[in-house]
Amino acid sequence: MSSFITMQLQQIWDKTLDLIKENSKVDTANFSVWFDGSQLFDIRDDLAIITVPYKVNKQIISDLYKDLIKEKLSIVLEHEVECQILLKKEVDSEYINKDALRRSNILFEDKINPEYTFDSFVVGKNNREAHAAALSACYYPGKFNNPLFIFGNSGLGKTHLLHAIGNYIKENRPEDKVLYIYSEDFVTLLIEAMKNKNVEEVKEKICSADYLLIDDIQRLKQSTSQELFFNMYNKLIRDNKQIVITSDIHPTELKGIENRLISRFSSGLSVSVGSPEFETAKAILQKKIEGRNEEILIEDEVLDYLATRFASDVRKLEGALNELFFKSILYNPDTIDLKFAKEIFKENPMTVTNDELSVNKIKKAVCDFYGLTKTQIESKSRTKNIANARHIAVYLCRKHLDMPFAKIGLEFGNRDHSTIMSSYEKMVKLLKDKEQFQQALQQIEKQLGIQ
Ligand SMILES: Nc1ncnc2c1ncn2[C@@H]1O[C@H](COP(=O)(O)OP(=O)(O)OP(=O)(O)O)[C@@H](O)[C@H]1O
Repeated sequence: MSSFITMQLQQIWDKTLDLIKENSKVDTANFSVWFDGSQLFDIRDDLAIITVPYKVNKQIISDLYKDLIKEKLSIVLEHEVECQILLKKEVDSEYINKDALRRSNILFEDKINPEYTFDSFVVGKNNREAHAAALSACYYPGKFNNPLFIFGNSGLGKTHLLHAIGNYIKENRPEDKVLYIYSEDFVTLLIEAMKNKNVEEVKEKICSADYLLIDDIQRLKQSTSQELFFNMYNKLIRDNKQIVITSDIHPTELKGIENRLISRFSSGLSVSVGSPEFETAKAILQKKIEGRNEEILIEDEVLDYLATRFASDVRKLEGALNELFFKSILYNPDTIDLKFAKEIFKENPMTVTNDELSVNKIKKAVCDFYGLTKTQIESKSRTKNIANARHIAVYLCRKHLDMPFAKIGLEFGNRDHSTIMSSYEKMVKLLKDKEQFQQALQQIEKQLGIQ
């Protein structure tokens, strides 16, 4: 950006800040805290980009002052503009990576989030395999594990890993073309291409990618898109280009996706991500705090509290941390201690989903019936009594909660989906052949209030 333009932007921003300060609703002490170091970075297509130094400024300005900025900036510019508040490092990284971006960007708009890297990803028991497989896709593209299929429940880091691959390639092999695309955007893109009669051109662009990173493939429902995707997929694999796909379920359980695609997805490597156990959840919190670069003290037992309470979904874990920081800015305690945290979350129900609640109920009813503990039915034990109890619990989860096998697997000691599928099939057979299991099932269902 030329210095002339920078100067103009500075003048526009100074005028805007003066107008904001004149607003009677703005408290001058707060004003300098939140606006110090802010800049009008750029104005593109009626979108003003304002940069701030810290996450906390970004959050407060976005929540409390964005409309006011928009109003005053529009007055200064004498035309209506929208505005976006970004961290300085967010735009810097965009500009630093400009060259690499230009190359990979030839395809489509770059949507790789610079914050989702391998460095910012915490590895634990729940995601070790997926992390290793993602790295291997970076080191040996198209050689092994093609496609790499990462599956697991929502909010557990699949997208993060996909972006981490993209960021790794952009940094280490900027000459490689990376295409990250969300499945629904892919469908829209192809529909647009059909309308504009440039399908061939779009196909050619996609097929020129060295890495195709497709997020949430379960959303690729549209059949014409599947046909086109099938052709491109085959070409990319033939050319040894790396494909990485994420989904909320194992490929064999995808619904509404053609069998020939499913069978191709299963031909590479499928790895799951599960919920983090306590230590990993705590390490994730620590990593997120590090990334915030703020000086608010948070006591260790608060992290224990959050890690115990919100670990089933990392997105919720992160949301809880953000809420805590946000409230601490509003209420200004000396440190964030357990009392403060409990007060903040007292209105929130425990973040166990209905599914988990029901899974827990099923586990409890089965354990009560067989006189076992929850740890025993989740264990790897093959003792007949324990294995039968596990089969029946798996069967009930499938029958009454309609849960995918992979998801049930995560609830029963992180077993893979094929083990759970055979457990389910075993129970179906036992129920057909043996009366004792029919009776056990009836009683457990009665206990659960299912008639
Ligand atoms: N192991 C981890 N280390 C650090 N951050 C993590 C980890 N796992 C998840 N996260 C964070 O949790 C949030 C949700 O993760 P992400 O978007 O990757 O989930 P997802 O599995 O793709 O969910 P969905 O299926 O809903 O798209 C992100 O902010 C991500 O950075």
